[in-house]
Amino acid sequence: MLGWRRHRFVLQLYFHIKSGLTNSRRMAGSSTDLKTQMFAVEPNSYSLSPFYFRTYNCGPQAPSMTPNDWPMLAQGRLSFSVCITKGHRVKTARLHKSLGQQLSQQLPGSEILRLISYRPNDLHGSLEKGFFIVPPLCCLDAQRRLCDILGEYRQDIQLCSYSEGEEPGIWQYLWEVNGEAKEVARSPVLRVDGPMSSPFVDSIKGSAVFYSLEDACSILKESSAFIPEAQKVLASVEQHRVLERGPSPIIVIEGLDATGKSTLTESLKTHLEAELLKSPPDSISHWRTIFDSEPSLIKRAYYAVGNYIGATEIAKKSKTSPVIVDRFWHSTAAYAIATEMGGGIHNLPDHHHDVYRWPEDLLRPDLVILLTVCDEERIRRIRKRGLQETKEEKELEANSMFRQKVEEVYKRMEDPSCVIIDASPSMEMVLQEALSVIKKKCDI
Ligand SMILES: Nc1ncnc2c1ncn2[C@@H]1O[C@H](COP(=O)(O)OP(=O)(O)O)[C@@H](O)[C@H]1O
Ligand SMILES: Nc1ccn([C@@H]2O[C@H](COP(=O)(O)OP(=O)(O)O)[C@@H](O)[C@H]2O)c(=O)n1
Repeated sequence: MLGWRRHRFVLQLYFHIKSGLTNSRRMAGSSTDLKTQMFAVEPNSYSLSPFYFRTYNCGPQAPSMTPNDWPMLAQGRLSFSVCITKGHRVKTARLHKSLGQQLSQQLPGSEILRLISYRPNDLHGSLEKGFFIVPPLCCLDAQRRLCDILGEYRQDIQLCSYSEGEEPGIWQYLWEVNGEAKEVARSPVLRVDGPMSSPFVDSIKGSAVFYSLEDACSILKESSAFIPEAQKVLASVEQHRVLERGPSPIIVIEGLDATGKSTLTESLKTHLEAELLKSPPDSISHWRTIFDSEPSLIKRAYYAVGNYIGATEIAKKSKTSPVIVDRFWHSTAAYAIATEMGGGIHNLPDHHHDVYRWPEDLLRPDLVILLTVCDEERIRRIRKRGLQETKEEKELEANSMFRQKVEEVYKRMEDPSCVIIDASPSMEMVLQEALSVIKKKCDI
């Protein structure tokens, strides 16, 4: 137990290390050429920022790092990176998910951190996802255990270890995993400052948030070989031709689980004699559990496409009556961005970043209302309702920071942005407030 606490402390130290300490060494690293392979690791803690490192060729000016720069390697310790090498993106995403699950199950006590490797001049072309693994101090056979797990993935992974070398500095050792691990290359590594534009943000565009129907459909097409339901969802897109919308207002109600969306949408339906629709629509919502268990690439593509399928029905109904929609694009984007971006709120893309924009080809509602309630009240409502929660909703309940991140992303969404309503008062008061906002913003 003591060892584990100490290990966490060392790891925190590693993330917190002040740039002043390493400035002279980092200077050499900050002239990173754009073709260099960079590594970025996301800490598990919400208060910390990602750290970056790269390999370099030895030379007379080569700076040398010590465990003061990488304190997690103090006392002769080892850490590891495993990257899934680039390939068919759906297959790669599924491998990444199953490897992540195996690592957490079979290396108890290890820190399993998210890692990406990329070249700054070609982020999307070179991006590989993986894990940075820090075994506990007491685990002496970590490499052997890791190799046992990696055996079945050996064609698709790149395994590296990090430690102090015989020569000065911290070294990266590249291993070939084939029954047992064989060292095939080594190079010194250097911690560097993070780039201006976070590669984690850039990597979610097109892999967790899709800004066109075509992009999202292409993932489902590629998934069809593994998931028959993906083909059925695509067939549903084809049945739904995009229609011109009608003159009646389209109002979306958003918010975390149990903020009162269903309650409010039902009341609005009655008061406004409106049609009530939801996203994903009924025609594909019975496949949700299948897609929810897939990697985010596939799961988010399913929800994104669901919005487009739903949009056809919304457009059609708006010809004859107001339409109330229970969750739409903002939900799809907010949950995806909050899940994919590690760390706390400070790690989210800045306000006005283009990840918060509405897809050009998706029907735009006239008004989006975001319901908010404090954590305690929301959890009281979940317990009172007692319905089955999705895995993600359970995580939301357990993890207040994640909840805050989702809500913060909702608030940063633009064009249309959300009108926030405090949903803590009684149902009647929330309804009256919503009706007043609708009256002000929509022609009703
Ligand atoms: N304004 C409110 N005050 C108290 N309880 C509410 C209020 N609005 C909804 N509830 C209750 O909270 C629970 C969750 O509401 P629900 O409408 O199902 O939320 P959501 O659709 O956002 O998940 C339900 O049991 C509902 O009766
Ligand atoms: N338009 C939508 C709707 C839901 N979702 C996903 O579905 C989850 C919530 O759906 P839900 O049906 O459990 O929510 P409630 O309507 O129960 O509040 C979110 O966590 C999102 O991941 C989405 O991505 N896009």
